[in-house]
Amino acid sequence: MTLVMGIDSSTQSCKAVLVDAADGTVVDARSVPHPPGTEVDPRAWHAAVDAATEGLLERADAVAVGGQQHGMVALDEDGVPVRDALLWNDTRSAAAADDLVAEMGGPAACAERVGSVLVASFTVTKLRWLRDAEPDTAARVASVLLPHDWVSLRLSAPGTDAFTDRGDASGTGYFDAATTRWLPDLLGAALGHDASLPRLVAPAEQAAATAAGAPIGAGTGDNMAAALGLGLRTGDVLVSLGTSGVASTVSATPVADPTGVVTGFADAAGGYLPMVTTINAARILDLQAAWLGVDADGLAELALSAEPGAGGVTLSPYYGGERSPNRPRATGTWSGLTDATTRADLARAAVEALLCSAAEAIDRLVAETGREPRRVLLTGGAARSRAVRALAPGFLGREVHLPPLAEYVALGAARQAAWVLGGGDAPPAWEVDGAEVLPADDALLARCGEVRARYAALRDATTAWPPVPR
Ligand SMILES: Nc1ncnc2c1ncn2[C@@H]1O[C@H](COP(=O)(O)OP(=O)(O)O)[C@@H](O)[C@H]1O
Ligand SMILES: O=C(CO)[C@@H](O)[C@H](O)COP(=O)(O)O
Repeated sequence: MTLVMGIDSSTQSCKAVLVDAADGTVVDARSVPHPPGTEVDPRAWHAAVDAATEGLLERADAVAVGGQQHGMVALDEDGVPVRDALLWNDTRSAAAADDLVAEMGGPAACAERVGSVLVASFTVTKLRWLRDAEPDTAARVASVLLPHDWVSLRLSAPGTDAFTDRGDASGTGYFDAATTRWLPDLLGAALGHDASLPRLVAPAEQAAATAAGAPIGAGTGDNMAAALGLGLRTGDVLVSLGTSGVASTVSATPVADPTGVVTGFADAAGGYLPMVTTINAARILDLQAAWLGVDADGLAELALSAEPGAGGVTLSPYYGGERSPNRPRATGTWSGLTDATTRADLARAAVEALLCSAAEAIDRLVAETGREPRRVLLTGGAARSRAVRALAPGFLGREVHLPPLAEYVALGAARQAAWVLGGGDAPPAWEVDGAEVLPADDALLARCGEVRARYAALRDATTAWPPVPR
């Protein structure tokens, strides 16, 4: 049996899967946690990938890595990190993002140039922040990698030069997503001097080899890998509720949304991945469970025991600041609390807030692409919640497909590795069978409409969305 390995080096953990290259059947899997926080020593990701792949890597005939997008891994001339990496959900570079967008001629010009309007998540804004806040450290930066590039190097034979792919590169802010070319002048303008960039590797190209000689693929961003892992087709909308909340769809053509709500990423297969991302998703439920002193199942049980609408309690869940809408300094806001509010209402309001946020992400994606979804698929850690599953069709306003529980980012990376081995114009046809279909429910939908209106009113009371362009 030919075996391929896929890695998901995501925000909260590193997951490795070893699969049959013929059909994607998982033969072994492992997960190792990452340190918490939005600023992390990237060497911790090396330790995690070492632990996740120990005893598995040597069984793989090819490997590829999917990783959390955007993170700034800045290295000195010896390839040593100059400081901790700043992650996609670190909002300290919000003012730098505004400055860079202005320097590029405004949001529309920025979207035309790189495919997206820069917000604090983008790597380039973190470089500008570094230049201004830590100039001595910035002066030592000789090269800049993304998290997946850095993890790929760990698996590569010593002496390998850094490499990346079009999908992850399109989240840097110094890459033209439409034409898939680096824009080193934008990096230099942000950092204050030039720095070297990883070699761009094509979707099915071998980028490097492990010390044992197994081919390594280009890897990609975690959302691009998820699209590969699920075999997303035109018209599918993937809603992923992991650390981030994401609504994404594959597209043959690039987008350039001047409002900045939809980011116009490239994908890992030669196309594009328009996407709306929120900073706050699964952790809304983690925090709520911790406050209520229950585990994830306990929170779901409590939420399902409350009346729809949570007794009038509404949560605007921007605990970590927010990016969609772009409100990096926002905080969480509760409204409607009374002396009749119960623990169950609080649990329910947290689940409803997560799903309202996901529903708004779908709406914005549909408005920008002009395409009503053919299927909505739901994945990510929080999709394991019974409450999220039960309420999703009502809030998302459609039937919802739940693919079997699996690590689709790691599987997508494995599929890329199998593509490198097998060659050809398209990745191997692995089927994702057995999705559960949750039917749309008109009664639930009507009640969710009221909750969504309350959620939007609370959001607008503190943070207005940019208008949908017409
Ligand atoms: N049954 C569950 N109910 C709610 N949240 C869950 C459940 N299982 C896992 N999660 C949450 O999902 C998140 C991890 O999801 P994952 O998609 O792996 O994130 P990431 O890829 O961003 O690291 C964690 O915040 C975790 O607490
Ligand atoms: O910033 C984005 C997308 O633009 C995030 O989706 C990150 O890619 C992190 O992903 P998860 O760890 O939540 O999967």
